[in-house]
Amino acid sequence: MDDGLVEALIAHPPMARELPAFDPAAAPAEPAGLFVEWLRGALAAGVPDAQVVTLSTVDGDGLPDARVLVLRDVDTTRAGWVFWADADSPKGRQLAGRPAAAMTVYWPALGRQVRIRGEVTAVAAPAALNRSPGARAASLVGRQSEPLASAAEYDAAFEAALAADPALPVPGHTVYTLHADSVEFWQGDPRRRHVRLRYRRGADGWDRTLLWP
Ligand SMILES: Cc1cc2nc3c(=O)[nH]c(=O)nc-3n(C[C@H](O)[C@H](O)[C@H](O)COP(=O)(O)O)c2cc1C
Repeated sequence: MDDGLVEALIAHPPMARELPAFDPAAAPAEPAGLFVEWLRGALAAGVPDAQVVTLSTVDGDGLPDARVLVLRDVDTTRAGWVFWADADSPKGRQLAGRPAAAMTVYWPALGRQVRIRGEVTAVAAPAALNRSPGARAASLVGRQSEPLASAAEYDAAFEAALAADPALPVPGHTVYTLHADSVEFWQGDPRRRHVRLRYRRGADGWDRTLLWP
């Protein structure tokens, strides 16, 4: 137990500020457009790293795993959430074994959470994918999440990768798309009158349901 932690948390309650209203009756018929509207709202409100999301996967033992990564695009026509990762990383191997995931994002300034679940597809990233030299070098180094003996070992590998021909594709670098079956929008309220709206993919489009908060 950490002395005073409970009191410090109570002194800083979450969502104790004015938050936007969300009228589910005015929500669009499909979720991806609403997600983009909320994401743009978070960017406009100055939420730092508003495109950083949590991706949860399942490992070979059926146990959950999660990490944050950068959301790269949203396909509003087919309700696809796009991210990039190394196929040879733990998450890449987990997605190969069980190609399904949950994505979660919370934008504190707006008190808004979105939860997305569905199947995941993968295609090898083209060499021309728009990336900074540093990001490209970090991917080329590879071995993500393996134990590292020293910082110097990484620095040497990173410098060598920076010198590599940028026209060559990065092995393992992969564009993943999470195809949503379910998307839930959660609007927090400082008085705890939260609003939840869940979209589920049905045979003829999206079903919308209000959920008890
Ligand atoms: C702000 C932030 C952005 C990140 N973006 C990515 C990303 O776009 N792709 C990625 O593979 N890892 C990204 N990471 C690193 C992951 O969180 C994770 O540490 C790494 O991918 C290894 O995960 P794994 O062992 O589950 O495969 C990011 C981390 C942070 C803190």
